[in-house]
Amino acid sequence: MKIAVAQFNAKVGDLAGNTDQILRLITEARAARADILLVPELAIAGYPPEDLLLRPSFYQACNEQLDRLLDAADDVTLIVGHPMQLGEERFNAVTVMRDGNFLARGQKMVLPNNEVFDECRYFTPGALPCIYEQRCHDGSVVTVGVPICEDIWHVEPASEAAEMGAQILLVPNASPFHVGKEGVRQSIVRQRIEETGLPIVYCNWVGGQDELVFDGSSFAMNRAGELVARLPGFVPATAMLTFQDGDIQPGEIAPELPAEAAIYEALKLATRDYIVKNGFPGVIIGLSGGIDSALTLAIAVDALGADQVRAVMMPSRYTADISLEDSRDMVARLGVQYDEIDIEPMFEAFGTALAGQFAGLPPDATEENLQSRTRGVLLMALSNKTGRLVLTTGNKSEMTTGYATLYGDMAGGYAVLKDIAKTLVYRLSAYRNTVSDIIPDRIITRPPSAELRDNQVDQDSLPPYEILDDIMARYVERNESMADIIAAGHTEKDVLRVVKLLKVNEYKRRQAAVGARITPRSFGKDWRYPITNGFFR
Ligand SMILES: Nc1ncnc2c1ncn2[C@@H]1O[C@H](COP(=O)(O)OP(=O)(O)OC[C@H]2O[C@@H]([n+]3cccc(C(=O)O)c3)[C@H](O)[C@@H]2O)[C@@H](O)[C@H]1O
Ligand SMILES: Nc1ncnc2c1ncn2[C@@H]1O[C@H](COP(=O)(O)OP(=O)(O)OP(=O)(O)O)[C@@H](O)[C@H]1O
Ligand SMILES: NC(=O)CC[C@H](N)C(=O)O
Repeated sequence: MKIAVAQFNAKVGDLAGNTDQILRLITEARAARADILLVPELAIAGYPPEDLLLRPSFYQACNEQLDRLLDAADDVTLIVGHPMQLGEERFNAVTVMRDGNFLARGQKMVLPNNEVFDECRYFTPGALPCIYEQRCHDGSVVTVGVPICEDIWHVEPASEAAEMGAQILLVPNASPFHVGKEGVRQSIVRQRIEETGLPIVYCNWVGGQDELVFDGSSFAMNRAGELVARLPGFVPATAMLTFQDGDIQPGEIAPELPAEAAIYEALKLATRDYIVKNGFPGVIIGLSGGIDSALTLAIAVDALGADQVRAVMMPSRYTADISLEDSRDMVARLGVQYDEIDIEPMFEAFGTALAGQFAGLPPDATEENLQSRTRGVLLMALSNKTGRLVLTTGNKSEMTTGYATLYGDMAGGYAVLKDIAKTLVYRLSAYRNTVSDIIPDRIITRPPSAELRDNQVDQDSLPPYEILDDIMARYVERNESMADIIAAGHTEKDVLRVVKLLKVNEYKRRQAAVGARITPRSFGKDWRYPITNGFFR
């Protein structure tokens, strides 16, 4: 039995476009004499369709595409996922079809409702796993089980499929990336193999969908739990696997990327897909001579090409000469369009306009924010005029502590580094320079500064980033309490400060642009804290 496993890049809600892609994959699979084409979870709809799933017309439109596929799947069995409505109930379903016939249908039995998933909001769980008999070109007949994604994270669906006679499990998935996720998936699948003795093929999405990034990295494990095939991460790809003598035969194993390279690829893919799938002609970045905007620029150019990226340096009286020099140096290395717009006249005009109201009051963050907001106004004007989207540059450490100006540097459409702690910003910049030297060294080595007043450095306002980031990771990503974090060796002063800043800045995160998720807990769908909140521990 030959199985074509296709990780492709869909667009949520583009039902006809996604089906066109599946039709192309059917043609390729048929030409390669595959018996089966396996595509990811909810392949017609894309994942996650969110509240589109509450619209009855969405199901009708998915059914229309299912009919197109039914007409096309000759001489190859298509296993395709789609949402399905039966009376008042909705299911996350899979249909098996060939030569104009529906061979089988199944419904996801275990609905994920944690992290970024909320399938219980939409679906009713299915009662039994999908099983069918595959008649192959070589005359063999194989009983195939089709659990759907979360199903294989639990014992029952796979065990029940085995009890019902399945000889192999083919699993459509929509499993978003975070650092370390691939190892988790493989160990879960290995556990199911140990329990059932069945080989498993795991087919995952590739592509960016708002804050989620799907890495692909589809794979197969044999009955011994050995990895026998792996598709590459972050690119669409198809593998042809052979099931023979009761097991999956060894195929190609694409190498896994080291952590920094994988995160960099995830950010590139997420950024590119957000811009391209939403139809923007390019992006605009405020370039400051600091490391966040430098890394954002590097990712944007790698994702979209230099001709789609425009950088704008907007100096003020506090901008150091080296900030201008390094910005000019970096854009020259990359070949992107670059402009300088002096914000001093606008900043002065605001000062004059507010002079009466501010008389007798000392300068404070107000004046800092006015600079940041002036830049935001200019970037948004350029966005309106050119149609290009503004990329924001704030990182996770800043998002944790509210170290950013609302309607200032937070103004923009996509936050590339939103889930990247500052210490990781440095590691990713160093990694990118090992590929080719595009970020000037001084940008990496100078102390970080917002340059919103004289001689300002971030560490005037925040604990050192090594400390801040560790406290953030423990509290945000691992749910540790303040007491746990102090017991782990941090000072009470630092812990109180970071957690207090985190708490009082919830309102800022609610108003922030969406951005790629690469950790087990980002400030996106998986962070739903109250703004008005009396809990502090
Ligand atoms: N609970 C709540 N719900 C809704 N709105 C709330 C609120 N609490 C305050 N606000 C509003 O938010 C305002 C305060 O927020 P905001 O105006 O942003 O100002 P704020 O947070 O006071 O200051 C921004 C800080 O970020 C620093 N910064 C700015 C730009 C770039 C960087 C960098 O290095 O990346 C750092 C800057 O130096 C300054 O220390 C209040 O005046 C109020 O209007
Ligand atoms: N002089 C400037 N010209 C253009 N954009 C700027 C300038 N200063 C700040 N910005 C924009 O505002 C963002 C926040 O910048 P700021 O320098 O205040 O903080 P940062 O966190 O140190 O960022 P970076 O490391 O990029 O400097 C920058 O990343 C950049 O997009
Ligand atoms: N779509 C799903 O069912 C995904 C759930 C699963 N726990 C994962 O992250 O891979």
